[in-house]
Amino acid sequence: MNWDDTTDEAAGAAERLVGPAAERLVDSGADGEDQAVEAALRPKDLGEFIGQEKVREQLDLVLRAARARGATADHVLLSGAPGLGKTTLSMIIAAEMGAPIRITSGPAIQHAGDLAAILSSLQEGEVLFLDEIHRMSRPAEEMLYMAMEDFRVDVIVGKGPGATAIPLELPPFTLVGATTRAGLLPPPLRDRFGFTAHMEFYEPAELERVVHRSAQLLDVEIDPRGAAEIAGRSRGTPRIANRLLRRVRDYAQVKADGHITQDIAGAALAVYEVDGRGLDRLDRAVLEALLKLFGGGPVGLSTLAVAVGEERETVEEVAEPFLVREGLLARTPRGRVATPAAWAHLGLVPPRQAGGKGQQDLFGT
Ligand SMILES: Nc1ncnc2c1ncn2[C@@H]1O[C@H](COP(=O)(O)OP(=O)(O)OP(=O)(O)O)[C@@H](O)[C@H]1O
Repeated sequence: MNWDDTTDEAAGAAERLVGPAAERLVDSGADGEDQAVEAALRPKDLGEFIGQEKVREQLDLVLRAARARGATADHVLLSGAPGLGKTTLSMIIAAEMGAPIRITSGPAIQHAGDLAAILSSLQEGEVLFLDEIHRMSRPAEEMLYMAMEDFRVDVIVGKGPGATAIPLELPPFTLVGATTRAGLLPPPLRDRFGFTAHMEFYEPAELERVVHRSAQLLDVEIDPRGAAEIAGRSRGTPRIANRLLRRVRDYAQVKADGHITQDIAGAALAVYEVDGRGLDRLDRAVLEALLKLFGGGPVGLSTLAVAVGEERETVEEVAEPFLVREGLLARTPRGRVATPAAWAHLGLVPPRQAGGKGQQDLFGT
């Protein structure tokens, strides 16, 4: 049975969301506290950067070869979810090239003139980090094509028939573009990057190393099981691992002697309602509604959102991507459906399917 006929498409990025989603401990975007602490926790060179082996190996070759030629490195496009280390890598690229870095973002460049001002003030070899490059305005994007390829821009002076294009030579520079959605980049822009890397979510063992490294920098004592406990709840994302570590550190200081063990980490994260698999209150509310109110689905997105008292966009863009990635929820043409793993995770038993098309058909169980 279909509970409503809402069809849906995961559209729009979580970064646009305000309200509860932005305040979650397991949100992968950076909050004010993160920004302050992240500077201290960022790896400074490729050797310190944990995980992403292929990306590191390839980038190392690109940078070494450019250095050996005495040339500016090729333009680099980094794609991947928030908090996986794109900004960190761009800073490493600049450091490895011994070059300064300028940081800006797509939404900050609304007019071609904004971009022309930045480009014309770059020094030779400088790295320009353009975050959320998919959100740049169209005229700026077109100016960027020429700047990337020919190190030149045409500055338009005047309006209408009297307008003239004045060519402006630029020093060679390296553009590092970052995007959460490589598929949204127009092919002419994508094609102008000499090196493109997709950043994957991190394995638990890699996140353990992130936690140990950050704990050392923050002067926090942690044992291996404590680090594993935090890593396992960090949703494959170093930023979340670092944030959970800080909250567990608080708990360890207040409730114990400051040393983080597995029990302390588990108890601290229970206080913050982050469960053993990294699901928080919102994720579990969505799953619980799906299982307990709708028998595991299929149920339409709007109905599910009303049931948990959240906006449709919050459920779709904030909770669902992780639930889908974890194999707990499936988006089917007939609506949202819980997987057998979802029943197991919440310790519930799926109802017997009474003939017809039920979950057994959808999952072959
Ligand atoms: N490979 C890594 N090794 C160690 N720490 C890392 C790694 N990647 C990311 N981090 C840590 O995670 C934090 C977030 O990384 P960063 O800001 O580079 O992510 P991002 O992908 O640029 O996120 P956004 O898309 O939101 O800008 C940084 O403080 C950094 O310390």
